[in-house]
Amino acid sequence: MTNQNVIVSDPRSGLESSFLSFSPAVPGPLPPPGRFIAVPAKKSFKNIESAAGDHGANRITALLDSMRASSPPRRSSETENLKSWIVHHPSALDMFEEIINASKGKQIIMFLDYDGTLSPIVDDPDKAFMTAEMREAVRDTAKYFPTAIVSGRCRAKVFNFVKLSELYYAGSHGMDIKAPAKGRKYRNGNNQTVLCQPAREFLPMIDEVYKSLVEKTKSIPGAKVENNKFCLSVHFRRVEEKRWTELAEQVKSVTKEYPKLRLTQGRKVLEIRPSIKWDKGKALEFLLESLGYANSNDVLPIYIGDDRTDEDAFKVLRDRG
Ligand SMILES: O=P(O)(O)OC[C@H]1O[C@H](O[C@H]2O[C@H](CO)[C@@H](O)[C@H](O)[C@H]2O)[C@H](O)[C@@H](O)[C@@H]1O
Repeated sequence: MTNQNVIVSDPRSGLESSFLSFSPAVPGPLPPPGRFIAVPAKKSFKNIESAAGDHGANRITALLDSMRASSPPRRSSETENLKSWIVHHPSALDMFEEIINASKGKQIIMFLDYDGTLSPIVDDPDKAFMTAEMREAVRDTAKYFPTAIVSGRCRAKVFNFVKLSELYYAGSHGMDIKAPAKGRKYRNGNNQTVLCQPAREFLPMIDEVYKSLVEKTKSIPGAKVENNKFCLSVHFRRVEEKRWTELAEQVKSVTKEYPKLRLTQGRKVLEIRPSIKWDKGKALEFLLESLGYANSNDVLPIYIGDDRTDEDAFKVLRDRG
């Protein structure tokens, strides 16, 4: 496939691992590394969410701290923390029976993040391919349950990776939602395919900021700006750490001109998006409503994701009980 690095899960950071939000986690035997049930309760990752216009030195420092926090060094003294983390976040695979029991009489709806969940985390965002085996698993899932991919990437790009027309796609962190092109089974009443684009008015602004960021950051080796249509990603995975301050300053120097945009952070990526109240959690709520399950108890939504942005969806599920 590719010969680039595949980044291995590290549950301690909360950023290089995958979580399955399902139900209150019951401490069980230590699971093998992989995906975990996350109880999206008290401890939430610190989110660098600010008006993009706040350009002070404190903000740059906070931003840098957060960039560093997305890649904590491995220390053997952390082994105990890791064990205790795993006890409180047991593997979903160890609770399969509980999941089956909880789903009895309910319509399961699957929500899947893409990067780090369906595909491995790799150095080059353009090469984050999913395996044929994973594609088959998703295809099988969609045969039985309405299934949505909820990604920070633009919808077209994530579709090109997944290539399954029977799914819902919510690209740009949920700001671009489309129903399955194939079949009418799960479409909404109006039979529309593009269901929701709450940030349309921001398109010209996002394009402008994209061009400025490409120009500004071109002097930093490894920096990559990705246009995700309704939002932007500035990748620093391949940037030397000693140049992160410079990169953060460059990003801030552009975004300070756009108070209607905000800055968030994912795995070795700064994300610029419209300051509207819309995120992966809102997308999940929108899709449940479109499918006729807004306030229903007859539904079991399952969301699998690995990143800070997925926590918005975990919170919605927690709040639904
Ligand atoms: O919501 P997601 O589907 O998880 O998308 C979040 C971001 O994923 C991609 O970046 C991440 O994956 C890359 C490929 O493995 C990796 O190189 C990068 O460091 C990660 O942050 C994507 O490129 C971004 O645009 C998405 O926002």
